Amino acid sequence: MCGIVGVVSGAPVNQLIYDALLLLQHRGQDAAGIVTQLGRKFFMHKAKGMVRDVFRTRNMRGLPGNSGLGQVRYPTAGNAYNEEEAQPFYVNAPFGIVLVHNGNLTNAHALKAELFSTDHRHINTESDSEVLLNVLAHELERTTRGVQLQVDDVFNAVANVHKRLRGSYAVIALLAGHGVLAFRDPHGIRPLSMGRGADGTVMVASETVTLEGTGHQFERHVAPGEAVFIDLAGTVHTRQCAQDPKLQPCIFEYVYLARPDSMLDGISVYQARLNLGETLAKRVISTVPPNEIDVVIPIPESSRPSATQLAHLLGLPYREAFVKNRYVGRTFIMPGQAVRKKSVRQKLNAIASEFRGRNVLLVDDSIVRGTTSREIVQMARDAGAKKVYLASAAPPVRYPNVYGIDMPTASELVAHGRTVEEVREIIGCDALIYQDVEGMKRAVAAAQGAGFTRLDGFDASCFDGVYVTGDINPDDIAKINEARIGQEDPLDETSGRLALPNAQEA
Ligand SMILES: O=P(O)(O)OC[C@H]1O[C@H](OP(=O)(O)OP(=O)(O)O)[C@H](O)[C@@H]1O
Ligand SMILES: NC(=O)CC[C@H](N)C(=O)O
Ligand SMILES: [Mg+2]
Repeated sequence: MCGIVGVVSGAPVNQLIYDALLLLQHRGQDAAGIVTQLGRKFFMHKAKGMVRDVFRTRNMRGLPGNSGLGQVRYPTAGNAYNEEEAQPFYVNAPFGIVLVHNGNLTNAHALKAELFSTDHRHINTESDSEVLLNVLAHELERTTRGVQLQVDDVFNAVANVHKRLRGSYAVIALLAGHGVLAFRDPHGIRPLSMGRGADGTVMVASETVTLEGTGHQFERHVAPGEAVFIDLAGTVHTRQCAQDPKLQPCIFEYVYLARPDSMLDGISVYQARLNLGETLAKRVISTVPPNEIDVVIPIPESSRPSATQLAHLLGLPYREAFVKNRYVGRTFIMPGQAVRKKSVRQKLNAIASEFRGRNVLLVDDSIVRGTTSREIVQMARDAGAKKVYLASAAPPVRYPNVYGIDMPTASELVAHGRTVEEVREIIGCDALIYQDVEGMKRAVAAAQGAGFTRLDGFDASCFDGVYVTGDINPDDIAKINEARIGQEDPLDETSGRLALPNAQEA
């Protein structure tokens, strides 16, 4: 998952896109980029790092114009340390296109070969998003009939793009001199919503928090398979471009990825997390009698809503006994296991008095590699806890994710091929309680609210091994894994310097 935003306005958009990217920072910490358009000319600045580090005043001054787009990147193809894989990507023909992408193509490998041999296009990075841009460019070239681009040409091109791409993609592209195009894969795996400002500015963004936080009124979610074209006058054109669209959004967005104050496809992330806490509470009762638990402690940040609800239902005190260093980013989306492991200790510290002599129930939203839980259980013991129980608001993560979450290999997942008891032993807690898959799906689906129109199910592949695009085989997973090259930064490994994504270059 990455964060993407696109804007058409009657006023300069550089600051607006910057502000939007700050509100999407939790979706990607490794690189950030903005493109604006003045006349037919694009202005781009992109680099590795967090939004605040990438954009200095001088960079902002170099981004004029009333339309543009931006992205924060969490790599799932290629490598976090490659500056040239930062987005947006650019091609000069037809018209001039820049593109940002959230998701992951599962047939990038085959498409790359096809682009070279059939379409005679050159791909210069390992990023699947560059492949996607070139497929779109090729299809736009084919569908544009006259000298001038028509809206129908754009939609016909997207319909062809859907036929060629596999995997997940929420996309925003800027077509030079024409407008902003946004579309979503036919399963709607990654989120995309749109809204409007009082001045007529139209914004498309990964999460509704971005719209709200920049003063835009949420209008609706982009439907799976749908394309939206906003011309430079701000008129919105839409068309369903997929043949059999189904809404099966990634359930991990609700569990961990998205901000709790966002609505994704009309489902409240916050309410989903409360509901997950509620169903988890029932499972806790059947494993550990509540009178054997003295206190419920969340593992900040993402587990808080689930943990509060769970504590409330069990009638137990809720204590924020792990303090989070707010200057350390999210651990899970950092590239490389060594960096992740080190940053758990840098990020969280225990208040010993809340642990000493007590039986504690720690609650996390999910256990993926087990990096956080192993450290945190040990920290609770070091702080003097008598018994340490651990509950996860999500079921065991047992299968690789191929749709834009960086866990392409089964072997790195602590629960892959292991029983709950075996995982408990590895993590070192006295009891381990997991959510079950059906309970999770019901809890999230029950959080429907404003903007909800339909739901055909969820992509819960990392929990149940069912891939909604239906075409994932071990060979694809191996290729996606190969594409995810060089995750560890050797410099950080040997130097031992603080390897936070926003660490300044020496
Ligand atoms: O089992 P693991 O591989 O450690 O992954 C799971 C952990 O990673 C995430 O936290 P993260 O620190 O990324 O973000 P948060 O502050 O939003 O909870 C998630 O909330 C879990 O705590
Ligand atoms: N997480 C994502 O959405 C990643 C986008 C794209 N696959 C990349 O690696 O840059
Ligand atoms: Mg966490």
